[in-house]
Amino acid sequence: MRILADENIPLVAEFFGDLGSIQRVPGRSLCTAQLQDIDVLLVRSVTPVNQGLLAGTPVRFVGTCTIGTDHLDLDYLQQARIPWASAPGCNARGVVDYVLGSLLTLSERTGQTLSSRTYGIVGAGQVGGRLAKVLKGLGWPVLVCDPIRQAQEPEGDFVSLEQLLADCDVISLHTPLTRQGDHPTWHLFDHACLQALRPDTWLINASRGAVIDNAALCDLVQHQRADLQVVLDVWEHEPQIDRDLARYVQIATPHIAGYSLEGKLRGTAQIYQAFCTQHAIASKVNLADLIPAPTVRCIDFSAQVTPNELLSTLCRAVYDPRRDDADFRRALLNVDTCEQPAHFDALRKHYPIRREIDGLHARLEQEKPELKRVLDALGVHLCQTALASPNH
Ligand SMILES: NC(=O)c1ccc[n+]([C@@H]2O[C@H](COP(=O)([O-])OP(=O)(O)OC[C@H]3O[C@@H](n4cnc5c(N)ncnc54)[C@H](O)[C@@H]3O)[C@@H](O)[C@H]2O)c1
Ligand SMILES: O=C(O)[C@H](O)[C@H](O)COP(=O)(O)O
Repeated sequence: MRILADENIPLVAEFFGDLGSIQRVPGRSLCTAQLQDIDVLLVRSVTPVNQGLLAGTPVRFVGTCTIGTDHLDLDYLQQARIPWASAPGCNARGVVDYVLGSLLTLSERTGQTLSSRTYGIVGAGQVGGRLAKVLKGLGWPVLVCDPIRQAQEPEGDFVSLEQLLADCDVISLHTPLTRQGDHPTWHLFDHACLQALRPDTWLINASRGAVIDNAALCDLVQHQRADLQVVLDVWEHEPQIDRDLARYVQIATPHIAGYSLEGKLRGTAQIYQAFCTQHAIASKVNLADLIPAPTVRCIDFSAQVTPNELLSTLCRAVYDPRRDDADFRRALLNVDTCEQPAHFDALRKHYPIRREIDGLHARLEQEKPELKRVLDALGVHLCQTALASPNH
């Protein structure tokens, strides 16, 4: 079996090495000529997989080590009877950590307390669903808009987009990018929708760039709505970015929200499992044997710690978007437009190792219900023994 894989997919040799020969190539420039003798194609989100790429090639399995599938022409794959797989949920926790880190940053910069805001989540799947659970666990008001799930679960607690826009002052987008169907998301946040945002809204997009009309957003934040605080991890025409928009955005990052180490490795593992299932092969490689032991720290907290301080310390210990924002601005805002795509991709290729919050442990000098609530909401383990109080 001949396997061609994007060079940025980790652990390909470890998972697929026994199944065939492996070639690694840059995913962005992958072309038909490279697929002439390839059976299995493994990609990330930067490779459009469609008839133009695959027609006339022997490819008979496509795996994308990502959650998103908008780069795959699924109709074509079905019509050409080419089995495919994606990696649902693989990096969802990383995106939740990204949103939490961004919220803390905006709170610090604006002086707005997080508990005083109402949160709106658009798209309640693997990412949005987990985010909603964390935010509700922290005791904060959360509204969820997901018309597709709403139709499937009429008893569920969902609101319309109009209500979400009217009631929420933090909005986080977690839909796939779709252009067809009853609820397409391409430019879901268009000029009219953006105009309807409440004063001082925080708008976060870590889904796909084109879910927001970037030109409309740029126009709005430059000319009318300086009150908005915007966090963008994804850009409508990435790897080309709109520099004017980036300058008005409070946190700008190069599509790395889901780039936790665990998220990337899970992506490969899930595609390997899907491939084995599809080919009736017993899977022999386990992610648990390959994933590095977490560099997890146990953080000690004094009896005086407040829930907000606990939350802030734990979230910052996992992920601080200010570093990625600074790297983004340094690398992208002062270079020639034609050089931007290469710099954008380089930031992603050389992304530093980031571990997920699941690995964090906390030790409290004194167990209090309001502190336990924060730990439970974040999924941080409390070390079994509370610290001995210095007075005992
Ligand atoms: N920035 C990153 O690094 C990163 C990482 C992971 C995923 N993503 C993106 O985030 C998206 C969501 O990820 P997920 O794992 O939660 O996907 P998911 O498929 O589990 O959930 C998506 C949810 O969006 C809902 N939805 C679809 N159309 C909608 C609409 N018009 N309005 C409201 N809700 C709608 C669906 O019903 C579903 O519940 C992915 O498709 C991917 O494009 C980005
Ligand atoms: O959909 C996803 O899983 C993410 O957007 C993905 O992690 C993006 O990273 P890429 O595939 O572009 O490396």
